[in-house]
Amino acid sequence: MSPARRVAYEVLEAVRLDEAYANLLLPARIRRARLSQADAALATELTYGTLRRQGYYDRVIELAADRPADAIDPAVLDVLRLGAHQLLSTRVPTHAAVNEQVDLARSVSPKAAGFVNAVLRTVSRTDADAWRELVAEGVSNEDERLARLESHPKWVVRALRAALDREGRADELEALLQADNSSPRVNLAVLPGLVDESALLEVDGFAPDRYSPIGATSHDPISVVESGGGRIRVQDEGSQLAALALSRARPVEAGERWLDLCSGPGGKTAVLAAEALAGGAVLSANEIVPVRADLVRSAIAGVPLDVEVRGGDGRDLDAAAFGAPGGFDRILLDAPCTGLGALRRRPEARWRKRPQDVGELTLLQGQLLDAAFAALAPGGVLAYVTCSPHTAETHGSLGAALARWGDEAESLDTAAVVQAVSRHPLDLASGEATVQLWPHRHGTDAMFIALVRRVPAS
Ligand SMILES: C[S@@+](CC[C@H](N)C(=O)[O-])C[C@H]1O[C@@H](n2cnc3c(N)ncnc32)[C@H](O)[C@@H]1O
Repeated sequence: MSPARRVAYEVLEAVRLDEAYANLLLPARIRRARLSQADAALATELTYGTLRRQGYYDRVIELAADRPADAIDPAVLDVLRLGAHQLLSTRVPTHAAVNEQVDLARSVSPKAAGFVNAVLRTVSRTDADAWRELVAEGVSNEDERLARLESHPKWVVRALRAALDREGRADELEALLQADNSSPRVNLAVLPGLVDESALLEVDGFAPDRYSPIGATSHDPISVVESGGGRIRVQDEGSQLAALALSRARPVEAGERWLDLCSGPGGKTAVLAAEALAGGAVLSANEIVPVRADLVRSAIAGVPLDVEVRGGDGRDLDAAAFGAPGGFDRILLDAPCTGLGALRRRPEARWRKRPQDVGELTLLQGQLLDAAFAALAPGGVLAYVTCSPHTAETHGSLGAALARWGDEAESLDTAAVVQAVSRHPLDLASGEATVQLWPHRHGTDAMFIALVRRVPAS
């Protein structure tokens, strides 16, 4: 059996049994198996593609096996899902896909080899377009059709429709779901003021991003990052814009106090650190999970700025403990959220999230918003950011907080700030002061960004 398929299967198994994150585990498994570059690419395609389209393949398998997916041994089901992906979404020849998966079945569950062979042969006898028609048969509405065909849980489809509908763009739902099923390009952040950008532009295949003024892509991102001394980092363009929205919301005055309240693993902290260094601000960071606080420390290692990273629950934020008794001038609250805006990157996430997570997270978001707002100095600015477009987590959490804060808070025109930061105009929802980015429209994660100012008492 090919080592790439073995690695892909092992990652699927760890996702199923140990709640592993494929994007973290796969690179380690590829290294351990010493896969060639070509095999590593195949293992990545098989793992990510199978996990993203798992709901769709399960329906195909149910039809081909004539039994519900949950009546199939979970290990055998993973073998079948990998096979269905190769047969329906890759150019792997049919005989290779079937034979390899039957070999895999023999090692995983020898008794099931005949069953795997029969099911995959049935899958292979119908072409991909005809399978789409079969999978869509019997749906009762458009959301269910899209959920089945684009392989998303129904509640996620409904939430994404509602978020697009708010912008009058519900007709983009299919494009968004398709974008969730694609692999994002590797995007780089060149920390501002710390790298000779003119030299980088000479590097073959290095190109500035369309929107983020510190963003870029490269034909060889790994080498660029390795040669960057911690000052060139992999980061989504939307995340860059979110951090810059806060640091560039208005000119920086030397000595300003900044805080990144929920900072792990530190991608945005690194951008803020570079910006703080350039403007003469003092940056602190907080993160509740100790290993993630360590990741923040590593993320900012390339920036020659002393940043205090503390571990603590952001809901108990005490500005004085950070040496800022007068409060912070800028706070980033990149809140814990469902992550429904980053489904491209976390292929298993859509199947793991539950609708009830939204209620728990909005409660936490509200508490963190209150703690952050209370820790702002008069006139200070808060950036509320989520990598979810779910309206309960975006406008819902923010709107409830604004209602609680009343006259003490002033919503800033975040859209104008982000447009001013961006290299090119962004196609944003008209009439909104907040910013919602989209994978299908901007090529970024679906980041939500809102700036709020604490009005000084008169
Ligand atoms: C969306 S992530 C932040 C991503 C980060 N800003 C970056 O760009 O790399 C949210 C973080 O909040 C942390 N977190 C969750 N609950 C928290 C709490 N009550 N207080 C502080 N941090 C919390 C999570 O551990 C997670 O690391």
